[in-house]
Amino acid sequence: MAAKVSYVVGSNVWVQDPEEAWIDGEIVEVNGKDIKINSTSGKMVVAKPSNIYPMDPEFPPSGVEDMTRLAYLHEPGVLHNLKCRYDIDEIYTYTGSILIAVNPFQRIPHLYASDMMQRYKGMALGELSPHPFAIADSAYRMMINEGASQSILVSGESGAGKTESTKLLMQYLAYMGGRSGSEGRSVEQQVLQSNPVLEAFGNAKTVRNNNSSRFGKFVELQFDQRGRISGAAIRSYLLEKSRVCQVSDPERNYHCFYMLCAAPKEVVDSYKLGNPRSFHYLNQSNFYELEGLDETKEYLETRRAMGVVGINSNEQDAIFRVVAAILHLGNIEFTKGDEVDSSQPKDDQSRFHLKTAAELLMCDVKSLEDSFCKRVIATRGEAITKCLDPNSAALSRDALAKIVYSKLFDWIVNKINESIGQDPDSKNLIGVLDIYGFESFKTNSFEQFCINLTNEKLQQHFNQHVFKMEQEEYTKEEIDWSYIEFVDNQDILDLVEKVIEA
Ligand SMILES: Nc1ncnc2c1ncn2[C@@H]1O[C@H](COP(=O)(O)OP(=O)(O)OP(=O)(O)O)[C@@H](O)[C@H]1O
Repeated sequence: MAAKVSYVVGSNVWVQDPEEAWIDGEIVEVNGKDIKINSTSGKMVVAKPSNIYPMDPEFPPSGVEDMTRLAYLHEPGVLHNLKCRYDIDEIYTYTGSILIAVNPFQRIPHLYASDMMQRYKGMALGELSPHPFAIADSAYRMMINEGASQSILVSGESGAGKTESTKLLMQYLAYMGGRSGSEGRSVEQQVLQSNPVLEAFGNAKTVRNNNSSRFGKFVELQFDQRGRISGAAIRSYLLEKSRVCQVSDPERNYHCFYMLCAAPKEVVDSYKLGNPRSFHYLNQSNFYELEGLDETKEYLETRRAMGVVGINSNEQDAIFRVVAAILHLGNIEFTKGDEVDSSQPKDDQSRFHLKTAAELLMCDVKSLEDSFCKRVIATRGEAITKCLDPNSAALSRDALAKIVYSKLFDWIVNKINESIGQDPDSKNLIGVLDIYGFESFKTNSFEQFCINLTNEKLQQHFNQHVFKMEQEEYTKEEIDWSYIEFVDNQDILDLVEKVIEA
């Protein structure tokens, strides 16, 4: 809770530097509303009281595990605590029952040692160091003890580490709810192996993250009377379709395209593929390889994981046939046709890609060409066919590639769900929500707008539960407390949602 402070000469404080960073120092002079601070780096700063925050003189050098124990809960205090812990490889910190994870961008082996799940089993939150396993354990125990379904919300901006945290949560829940000694395709193994499959088709390299999820995911684990996983359902939201045909430096298209181009030679030959640099949907950006990633191995691993989640070999071939077809579609270029404002494939190369795409999609080549170069307008009683110019034909081609890819993704999610199976008699559920993180680029598309709006909605849900409802409860119970300031984004939501409603 925030404590009342007075600014006196000699006390240590945080002050916001004009460059937006927080610096610490000692108050050396108080002149009305101007406070002079000598920072530890030797810089003299004059600031107003509203920009100055008190520092806890008893703050331990390695920080505190739970930030509710901070003498002053303010932005510089929170950031300083997270930094102190991060410096000693402690990337997890609690704020009450909320776990904050700071992305280390490197493996920290001691955090995920083989005995770690065993250690967290049945331990109350806070007894051991903060960890996603503790959060998952707490949700699991609450479900068992109170007989109530639980949900875990994973939130943060793009690249913050949500997907990695989600995987750890699911790993722990699979450990707790798994059947010991079960082999083959158990529900929990299928749930865990759904991750590499969905990442292959729904993740891509972005400016912020080499493995950015370009879809939202809600995993619902179903448990029986005895607390064992009896079924699961994966729901996906809003796959970013535009990426299929449009990639800008230094990003990449979805991983599956690159891994297929690096598949064993007989596979690549059978789909008439080759170097990713020769495909329009991949070569709009100069990024092809990801550091430390062997695409051939990824291809084989993805196929293995597909097998575990119940996608058989024929279905796997069909999936990759569609992926290959999309690459060929992207290489069909159009030129002016014989009639006014009409179009046709540009040359033999384009005709080759058109024919290959038709073969792979198992459709008639002429019908495929017509679907790009012509538009059928249905009027009452008759259908009028209109020719399209080369630009419009290319747009139709891209539209087809996007819709086919998004249907393929939905099909994969459905197939995984069918294969894992639902338990209609399940007693309780634990849901884990992992959505794409907040993004802000120089130019933001409509998809970024939707992603960010979703994040604002989640932030409001968080505000509701963590601040508004808690504080209302304190007021109702007449508990002596001091109000915690927080940025309420309800206005932003009202603005956007009311406009959408209108
Ligand atoms: N706990 C961790 N330990 C080691 N590396 C991590 C950890 N968390 C994240 N990373 C690294 O950071 C990268 C980005 O993390 P992640 O994909 O989980 O971010 P995200 O928040 O899900 O991003 P997006 O919203 O873009 O999908 C990971 O690919 C991994 O390299």
